[in-house]
Amino acid sequence: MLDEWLASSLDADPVEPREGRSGKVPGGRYRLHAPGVLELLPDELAPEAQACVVSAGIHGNETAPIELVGAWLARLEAGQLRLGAPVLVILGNLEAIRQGVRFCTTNLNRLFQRGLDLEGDEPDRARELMAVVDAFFARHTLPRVHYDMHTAIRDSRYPRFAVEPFADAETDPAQWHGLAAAGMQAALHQHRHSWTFSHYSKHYHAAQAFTLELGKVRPFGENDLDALAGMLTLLEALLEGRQMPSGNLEDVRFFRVVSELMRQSQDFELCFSEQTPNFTEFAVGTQLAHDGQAGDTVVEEAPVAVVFPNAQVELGARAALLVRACPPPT
Ligand SMILES: O=C(O)CCC(=O)N[C@@H](CCC(=O)O)C(=O)O
Ligand SMILES: [Zn+2]
Repeated sequence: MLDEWLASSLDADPVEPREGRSGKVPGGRYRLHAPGVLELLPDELAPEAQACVVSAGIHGNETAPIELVGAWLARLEAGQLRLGAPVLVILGNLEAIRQGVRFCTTNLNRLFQRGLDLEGDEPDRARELMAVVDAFFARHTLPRVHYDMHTAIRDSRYPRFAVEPFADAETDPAQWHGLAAAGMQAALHQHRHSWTFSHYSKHYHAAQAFTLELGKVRPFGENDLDALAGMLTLLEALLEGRQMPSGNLEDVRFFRVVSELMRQSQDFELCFSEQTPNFTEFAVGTQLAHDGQAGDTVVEEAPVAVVFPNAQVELGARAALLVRACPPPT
């Protein structure tokens, strides 16, 4: 049934699985709340149970996390896992997934802000997802966690990395160890509010929340799920309500965002190759961008590395993060 949920949610000619439908899974039951929104409810809470939100497909062409969710749910359905914690599984931008594009009209992952008053399919979906997350965290008074899984457009010096949203809530050190065990090779601390989905859960619900980049954007069927075995193990522990695995922080390089390069005008270009991998470092004095309105961006004071460079973003949106290495959290 869970397999069918994933497939029918993404069907090109969608007959959305009926909301309110429910059924049994090993250790509990499932309930469909909205298209692409499935809740798993355990019969009994395991000792280390947390209220877990796991989302994929917030960008429609980022398929590896969707395949990972499929593998994870298949293991539950086959009885290889037993549900021990409440889990909300979300497939984000269903129409963009069907079309194989990052987004249809506007970037869903910039819309997770209460009071959002934009109109359109992606703003509607953001409001729907904010509401289901609010209701889920209200139903389960447990420690909260949200992993929003993505893949990156570019190659990366660190193909798997975590983005820690900026918010008042402190990140539990156990999370860094868990993410290290899951195979994250780098972690990035955001420096300001970003209105992404993971930021929503951290800012409004004090959840342990991260955007996880799990390799590079590829079409369905072309992803290397073996590289995500550690991530699957972490998701399995969460679903069973077990303690998270614990890895070594020496295996993770930490960075902090120092500034964002914003696209201010049509006349905007990045001054380095489109093929430049994430975390490539640029020396002081290097020109990084030209913008007809904001002028030139040149590296000052100390070298910076570039993450998520994308000159094609909407006007007023982030065209790259500029980051510097920092010590691991203590
Ligand atoms: O590779 C890229 O340029 C984008 C990959 C991606 O979708 N990243 C997320 C990061 C969200 C965050 O900053 O937490 C995004 O841009 O939405
Ligand atoms: Zn993404």
